[in-house]
Amino acid sequence: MYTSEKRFSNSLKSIARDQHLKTYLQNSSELYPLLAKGAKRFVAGERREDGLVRAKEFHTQGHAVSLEYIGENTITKEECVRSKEEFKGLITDLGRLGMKATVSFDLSHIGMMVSDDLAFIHLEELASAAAKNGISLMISMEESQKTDRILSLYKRISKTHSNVGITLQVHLNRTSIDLEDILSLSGNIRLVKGAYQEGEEQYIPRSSELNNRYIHFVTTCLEHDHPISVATHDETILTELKKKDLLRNPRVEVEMLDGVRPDLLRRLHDEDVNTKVYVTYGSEWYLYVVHRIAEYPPNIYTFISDVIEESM
Ligand SMILES: Cc1cc2nc3c(=O)[nH]c(=O)nc-3n(C[C@H](O)[C@H](O)[C@H](O)COP(=O)(O)OP(=O)(O)OC[C@H]3O[C@@H](n4cnc5c(N)ncnc54)[C@H](O)[C@@H]3O)c2cc1C
Repeated sequence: MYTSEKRFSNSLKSIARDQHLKTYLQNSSELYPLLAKGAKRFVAGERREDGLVRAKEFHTQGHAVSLEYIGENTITKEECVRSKEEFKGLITDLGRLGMKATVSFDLSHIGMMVSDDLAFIHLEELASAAAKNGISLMISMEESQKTDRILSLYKRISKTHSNVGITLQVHLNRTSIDLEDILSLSGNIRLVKGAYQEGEEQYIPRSSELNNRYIHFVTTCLEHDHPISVATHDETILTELKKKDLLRNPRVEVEMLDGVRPDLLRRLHDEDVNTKVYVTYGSEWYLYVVHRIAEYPPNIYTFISDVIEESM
């Protein structure tokens, strides 16, 4: 990324956290529908049905699917219960449709902002419902202030449910220790570079050092025969893993976000790599979409064009 793009990216990540701006945009009857048009490239729609339709499309094309009802930092118990119920409905629908999908979520969406106990009760309920329907769950990783609590809840649920996996952010310095710590647990490990802005001393920025670390973590997981989701769009990493003949390992799936590098995912699928698409739906898409633009600033051009063209 150029310096100007890095500045733009960091500013976007900062404003993504601005609750006043978010509330203002979401309550604006003029701006919200306009921005929603630009969000469509990354988000299937606002309703569960939109997510399921999109998921079925990818399923038919031979990709596995992760689905997320977008949201995070839910602060009242009632809202947390509503979110948990939405995920339960999603799990039931996926089971009914016979789709062996993964349901992905932030623990702060289903209770962690109220208490860890509430998050755990909801997590356990979802894990049991998922097990009955042949579905797996994947816990997303949030800002580093929450990492200890998220890992602790993951370890707790792992004692009784092997269908729950965890996301680790390769860019955080602490992750090499966290990875060693959870390798003995059976759940899938999803490796991502990391989307959140962190303090300089806590993380490694995008670089070849970070890419090497990513490859090292993949190798470590496979040495332990651990199932892993290689969640990246970075062609350099994927090419290197291919050269090492690690991509077609049955323990590996390559997972990408819907709307980002579908060409690359299709190519990998044609080369017999297990592929997966991460589909999102819901009205809380603001932070999610801002992150997609921040990690690849040229997306702002596509976003603006989508808004204008759809409005004409
Ligand atoms: C399945 C999945 C789940 C995730 N879950 C989490 C999570 O729980 N917590 C978390 O912090 N982060 C999560 N992320 C986001 C992740 O941390 C990265 O921010 C994101 O994947 C971009 O990093 P990258 O590995 O693709 O590499 P980058 O170095 O960011 O990008 C490499 C190249 O990929 C392409 N690219 C990357 N992003 C985009 C984009 N938005 N649009 C167009 N091209 C792009 C560009 O060509 C870019 O040069 C997840 C990502 C995926 C794929």
